Amino acid sequence: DAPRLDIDPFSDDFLNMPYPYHERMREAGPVVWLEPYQLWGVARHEEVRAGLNDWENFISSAGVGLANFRTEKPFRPPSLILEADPPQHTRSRTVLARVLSPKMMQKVRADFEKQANELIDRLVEQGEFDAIKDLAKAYPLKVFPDAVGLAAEGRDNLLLYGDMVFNAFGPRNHVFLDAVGRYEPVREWIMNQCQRSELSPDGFGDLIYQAADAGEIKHEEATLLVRSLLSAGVDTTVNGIGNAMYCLAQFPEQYDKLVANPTLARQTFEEALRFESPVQTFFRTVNRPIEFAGTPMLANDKVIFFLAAANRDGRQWKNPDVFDIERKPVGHMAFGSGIHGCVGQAVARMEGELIFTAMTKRVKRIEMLGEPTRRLNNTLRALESLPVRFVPH
Ligand code: HEM
Ligand SMILES: CC(C)Cc1ccc(C(=O)O)cc1
Repeated sequence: DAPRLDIDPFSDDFLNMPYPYHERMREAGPVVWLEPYQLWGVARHEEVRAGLNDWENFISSAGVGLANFRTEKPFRPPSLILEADPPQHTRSRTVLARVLSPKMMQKVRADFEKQANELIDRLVEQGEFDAIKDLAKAYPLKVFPDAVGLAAEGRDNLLLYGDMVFNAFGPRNHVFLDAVGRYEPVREWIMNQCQRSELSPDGFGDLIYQAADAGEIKHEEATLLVRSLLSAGVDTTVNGIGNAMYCLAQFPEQYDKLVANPTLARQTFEEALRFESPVQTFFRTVNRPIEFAGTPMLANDKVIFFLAAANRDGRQWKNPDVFDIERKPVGHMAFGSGIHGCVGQAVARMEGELIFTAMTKRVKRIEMLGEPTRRLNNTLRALESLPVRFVPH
């Protein structure tokens, strides 16, 4: 039945440059069998969307990484939303969807905008800087923990934690082992930050505890849901913004279009999410014997969905390998799809929109001062550094 490929999606070669492998998998068929890890791979847009929308056959409670929680110990207590199925998932999702709703975004938009303008002003002053360290990390690490209600100290720990969380979805390869050494000291710090006493009143974190006060969830569940915010809310947007900067620096004619029409800022961020997806992959576990896209699958089989491959599938997109900010990338898979589709997308989109709007008003051109360096991660497409210069208007 499905074509068998000798592709390791967690090799350094794949993580450094996934696109030729994506093409091979898409061309081989709607479902492929990946020999090195003995799992199903789905790389075409239509089947990625169909699989993610089918939460009853492709479940999350056995883990959304390589590990099957039914047979092996998770590296941390499972998430009550990401690694849960209905009905547990539904209660968690209802609470987080309210806390992260577009309506709630209006309440924090002015703060996010002020921080974006001040950061870009400083970077224009500075002239030359590292777009990852000084921009892509700096902005989310300021605005999101502020909105959650975290103390100001120690926030760099959120980057160490995120790197760990996203590596842990993959195999115990060198990428994971390098990260796990850095993670030990922050594990305790993260859980302390999720305690209600550490969270400022009426921030996103405290609002989750208020849902527990109202009896929607238990108080110990609130603690884990705050952990979800800290797990998913930083390293994702850091790389969303970082990868978008890389796209705009590589294709200056696209940046010129954005300067000519700043209302394209939101769409530019969206196209960058399609073209260079921060979250490249994640998994589901087959719940019962099924046939998917003509392929028989057994209960407990693991399926890896290649979001980034779906986002460059020529069956879905014209000129998929072109970064075009005038494209409306509706239906991209960067935020997933279905009941687990990103519950934080309003936050992510607002951060992207505000940063690139602030930039276009002050910056005439972004010049790359050297080649970027990559941070290998089992799930994230991430840059370590990107030296640039802002040329002001
Ligand atoms: C560019 C930034 C982001 C990207 C690319 C992204 C991507 C994703 C994807 C692909 C999923 C689906 C996971 C699955 O189906 O198993 C997801 C789920 C989730 N995201 Fe995001 N995300 C981003 C930002 C955020 C932010 C800022 C937050 C928090 C404020 C957040 C919180 C979550 C949570 C809690 C889930 C689990 C939802 C569920 O399982 O129902 N994400 N995200
Ligand atoms: C792309 C997703 C896998 C990001 C993510 C990570 C962690 C959590 C959690 O609930 O801890 C939720 C979402």
